[in-house]
Amino acid sequence: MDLELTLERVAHGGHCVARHEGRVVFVRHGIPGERVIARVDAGEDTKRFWKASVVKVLEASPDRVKHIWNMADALAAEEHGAHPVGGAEFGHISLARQRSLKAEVFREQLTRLAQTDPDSVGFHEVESVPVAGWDESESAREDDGLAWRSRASFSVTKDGRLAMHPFHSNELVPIAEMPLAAEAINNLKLWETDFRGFERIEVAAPSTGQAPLLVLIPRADNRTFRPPHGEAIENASGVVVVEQTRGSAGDGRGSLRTLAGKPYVMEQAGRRALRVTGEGFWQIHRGAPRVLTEAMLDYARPEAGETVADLYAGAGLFTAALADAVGSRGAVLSIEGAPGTSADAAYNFEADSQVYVTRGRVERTLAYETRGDSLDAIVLDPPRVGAGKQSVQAMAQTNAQRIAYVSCDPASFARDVGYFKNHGYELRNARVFDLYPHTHHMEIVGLLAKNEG
Ligand SMILES: C[S@@+](CC[C@H](N)C(=O)[O-])C[C@H]1O[C@@H](n2cnc3c(N)ncnc32)[C@H](O)[C@@H]1O
Repeated sequence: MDLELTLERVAHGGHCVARHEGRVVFVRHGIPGERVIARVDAGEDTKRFWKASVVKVLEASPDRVKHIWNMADALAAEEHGAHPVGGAEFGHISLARQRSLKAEVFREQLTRLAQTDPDSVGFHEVESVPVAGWDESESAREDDGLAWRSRASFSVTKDGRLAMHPFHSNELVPIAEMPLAAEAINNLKLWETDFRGFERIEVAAPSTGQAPLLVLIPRADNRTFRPPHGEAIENASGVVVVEQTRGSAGDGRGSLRTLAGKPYVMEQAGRRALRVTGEGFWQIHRGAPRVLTEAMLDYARPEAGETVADLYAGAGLFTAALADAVGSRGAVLSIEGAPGTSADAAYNFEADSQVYVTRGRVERTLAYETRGDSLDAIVLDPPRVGAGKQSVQAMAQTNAQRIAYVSCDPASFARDVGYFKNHGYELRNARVFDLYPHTHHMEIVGLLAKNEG
């Protein structure tokens, strides 16, 4: 069903809110203020709200621009009777407006879910981040929102072609470029390789300039794949296959079989190089490690000799900076849940006597490891779902004076700020970074501190 709609404000998730006969319709691929024809996904009468996608623009916003990627352009796809691929759903909006829309979403979530005034925490705007590694000598590319992804994930069609999914769809669309991915990823020309027998291909292009690592996830119904070959395979620094042992493939519990080269990449964290194996987590935007570490240090203010914790620590990006700041007289408790990534963290800090790396879920492990002792500061960087009530309670029980909260979701961040409030903490400062240009996502760094008195 196609509807003629006027798009109102932007909502969490990047959709614009519109109304049709009293029902709310969440519309993607639009811009607030536009008049559009939108196609409703399902449109059942029983649903309180519908979801729809713009197929024609009747009155365009002055912020509408030519989409950065034809394959992800909803209007171009409609002309060809196809569906746009996901992953660049803001690509039709000028970068400045993308950032102001993200700022609106952050403001709304913080006000509604945390009863906190964004102005009172010094929030003004969503900040752009240069696409560059840690090295001062590397000049950043122009601010066009492209080539920032140091990590990319692709699906594979039954006949072995590199592909992506349209938004919320099982369909697969073969692709031959990914403009948001770093040049090193596009230069591999993965679309020329026959990946028959595989379900997913993950690529990691490390900031150290080393060639990318390929992580191949076989199809569940095909354990007898033939190793792929060709230029992309030869040019990768390593090729590994995730062999499922338990759980689902790719949840960090599968074992890795190395087909070529090394099963890990080395990533830069300040003066250190950290090992990240297979699908292990690393910040996606090329400029993220540096900008987030600096913002985190500014809020957590770790001092020599202090005892601090890095929660949801990954391979140890923030653990590295904290270890250097507290020095050999201090202590860093580094907690990470995924077995492979935690093993990387253990390896990365083997020589740092002040760092204690432990594997476990923060919800239980933090209370167990601190056993009622206090901490000076905490850094947390949970996945999109946020920390949740139990982890916030465990953090509050450490009596930490300063908590630097790094988050990739404004809703779970604001919800957790509410939980922290119940334990006497207040959000003092917040910055929001545009670490995912041309998508609706954003990255937040907040400072929570104990209320005095
Ligand atoms: C957003 S990443 C942050 C990693 C790290 N701070 C960095 O910047 O590289 C979140 C990490 O939390 C881990 N994780 C997810 N849920 C967890 C939990 N309940 N307890 C501990 N770690 C968890 C994931 O495996 C992932 O490595």
